[in-house]
Amino acid sequence: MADDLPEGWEKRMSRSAGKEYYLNQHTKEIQWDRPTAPAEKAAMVQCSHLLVKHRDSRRPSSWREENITRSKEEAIKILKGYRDQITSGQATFEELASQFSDCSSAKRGGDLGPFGRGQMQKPFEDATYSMKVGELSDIVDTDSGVHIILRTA
Ligand SMILES: O=C(CCc1ccccc1)N[C@H](Cc1nc2ccccc2[nH]1)C(=O)O
Repeated sequence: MADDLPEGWEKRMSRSAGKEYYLNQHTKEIQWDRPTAPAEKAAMVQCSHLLVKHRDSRRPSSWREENITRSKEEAIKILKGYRDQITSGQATFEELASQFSDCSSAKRGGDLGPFGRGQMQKPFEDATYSMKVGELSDIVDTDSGVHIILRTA
């Protein structure tokens, strides 16, 4: 039909403005103007992360520790300590991720390589896409455990 939208767009109604807007289903960005071309796909991003697992993690085991029994509260406290060491300049992200991250990416200083939308657990993906390059995240919670993320590209 003539009023079909180009691929990748969704029409929504803004209750506050009382008019329609358009959602890019790939990038989740919105715009008022009716799109005339297919929605652009999300760009790739890259980050490094430091993961501290806990007993409720999906897989409470890692290269560091066969059987992880710490509580989630304890994991958050430990991770905040690492974040403070990084922001105060006492240690680099890479040094701490290499030594302490419960993810196999520890061997690469926490680097996960480039990824697009739909590849990582949603809270992790959304946090990374919301950050500027060079930014260090607050604590991000996924089924794997608790993370801090450094966006690198
Ligand atoms: O899934 C992996 C491997 C991730 C990886 C990607 C690319 C290069 C190297 C590692 N490791 C999990 C821990 C884990 N959970 C995550 C959730 C989001 C991002 C990274 C994560 N890492 C685990 O070990 O349980």
